[in-house]
Amino acid sequence: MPITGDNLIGAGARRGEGETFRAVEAATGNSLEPAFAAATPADVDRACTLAAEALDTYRETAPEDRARFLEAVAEAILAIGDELIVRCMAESGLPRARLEGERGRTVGQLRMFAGVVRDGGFLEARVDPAQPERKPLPRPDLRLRQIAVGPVAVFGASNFPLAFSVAGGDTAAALAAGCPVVAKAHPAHPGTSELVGRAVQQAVKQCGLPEGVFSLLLDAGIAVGQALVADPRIAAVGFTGSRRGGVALMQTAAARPVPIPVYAEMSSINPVVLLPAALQSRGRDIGRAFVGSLTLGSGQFCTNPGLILAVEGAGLDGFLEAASAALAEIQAATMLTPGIHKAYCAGVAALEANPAVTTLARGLTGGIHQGQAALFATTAQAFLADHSLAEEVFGAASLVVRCPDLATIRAVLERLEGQLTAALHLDEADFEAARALLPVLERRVGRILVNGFGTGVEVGHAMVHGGPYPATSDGRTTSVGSLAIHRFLRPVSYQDLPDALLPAALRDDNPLKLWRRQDGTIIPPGA
Ligand SMILES: NC(=O)C1=CN([C@@H]2O[C@H](COP(=O)(O)OP(=O)(O)OC[C@H]3O[C@@H](n4cnc5c(N)ncnc54)[C@H](OP(=O)(O)O)[C@@H]3O)[C@@H](O)[C@H]2O)C=CC1
Ligand SMILES: O=C(O)CCC(=O)C(=O)O
Repeated sequence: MPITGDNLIGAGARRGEGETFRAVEAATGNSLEPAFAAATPADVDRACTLAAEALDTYRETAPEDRARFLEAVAEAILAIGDELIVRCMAESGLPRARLEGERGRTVGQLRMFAGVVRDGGFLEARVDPAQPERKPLPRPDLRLRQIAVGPVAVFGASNFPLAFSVAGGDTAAALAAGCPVVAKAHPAHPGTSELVGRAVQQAVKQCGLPEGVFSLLLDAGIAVGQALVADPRIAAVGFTGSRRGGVALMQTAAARPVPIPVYAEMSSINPVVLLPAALQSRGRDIGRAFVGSLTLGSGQFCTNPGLILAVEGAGLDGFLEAASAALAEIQAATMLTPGIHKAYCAGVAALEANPAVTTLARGLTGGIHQGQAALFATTAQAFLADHSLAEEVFGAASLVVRCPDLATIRAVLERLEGQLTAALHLDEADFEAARALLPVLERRVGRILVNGFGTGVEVGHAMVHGGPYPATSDGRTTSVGSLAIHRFLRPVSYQDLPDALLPAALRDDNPLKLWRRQDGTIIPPGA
């Protein structure tokens, strides 16, 4: 499939008349062909107009048709073949095996949402039948279902160019909910974005859907993204990236005459608590496993273990020795963009220059755009006194906080901002200590895990990839897993509508064969 550098607006491909830019080969910094041309305000307007026109038809597609469309997107992505992987490797610097795995996750995600749509449970159909004889007042017939919120703007993430990008989790959840999507390509992987965008476009056509169900806009700066979030037709936003970018979009969305929700996944340092018995019995093993998680993908995971909390002692010494030795052997790896590499180097330099911080180990040095892993340590007292030590350094850097006792670990956790994940390393003898920390962790994070690390999010029904601010802009939701569909839905009640006017999900004969909540009790179809 040739990459043209065009914006994909509805069924068409339109050369933008904005600034031109080229993708950058992550490993070398060299420009890649072709030139991409940024969308204009007229292009944003056209994409949003088409999305708004598509909404009422698309959101009422039969579940089977919508599920088949999601599966067709997955098939079309796979059909691009190796060209997608090769282009994505060049643009992101990520290795083949990682990107092949990420492509699998992307199509798996689309197929999972096809299953969610077929199941119909997301509609949350409820029926409270009329009670005309009720005293003192008769009860009306009330029925409820969830409907699509409207067109959704999706911002692709730089660090997951497939699974969190043009046809990633946000797009899959929004399309599953019945929302048209206008995606903004990340300028770090515009060629990958176009290839995937064309696959979605092709699936829209193949399934006979309105063309406005999907558009893809290009920009090397922020104008297109800002215009998109400000456009009155856009009803919600999905974003993964920096805190600065996420907050800017939240402000734009909140300042609109009609404010809309922004679901932004932003910064997280993902505390890892090493409890005493586990440290004592297997601190060295945990140290080696920690370095594996820390340096995965050059540390460019929002779930990266950036903060280690442990009580001082021989167990912690063993952990640090093993972790430092393992980290010192880690090859430097190409980072996603020169800008992300520069930000990583600045974050590491700030830690190195902090008098309260000790450098425990550095990985091997590398080429110009390669991140060199780093492990630092500080005391709980210094950590609590200096807020900058709790800021995310995006890349393979982590900070160990030496604590005098478990109460201090708790105090540090209480002071942290919202996080995506927290991990506890524990043995049975640590259960009591863990039990005391769980309420704090539940208040601070979206996912609590034991004897593991948060990198590598499972796509499933019980996953929460979210957390209190600033991990995300709205901790009540998730960006991974089937629950994500609820971000793009809104409940509507229908009071005393004749059966013929009700949506299929709520009709007396239950043609969609849904499990429905009747007078508060969940009833299977046909009961
Ligand atoms: N926690 C996490 O999961 C991640 C964190 N990051 C952090 O973000 C830093 C930069 O990485 P990057 O991927 O470029 O993330 P950014 O947040 O800078 O950009 C993400 C997307 O949002 C757009 N954007 C950013 N700011 C605005 C704005 N004010 N208005 C409208 N659109 C905006 C960008 O457009 P454009 O690029 O065209 O300006 C891009 O498409 C990293 O160094 C890291 O610290 C990055 C990836 C993931
Ligand atoms: O760890 C993962 O699999 C996902 C991480 C993530 O969401 C991110 O880095 O943006």
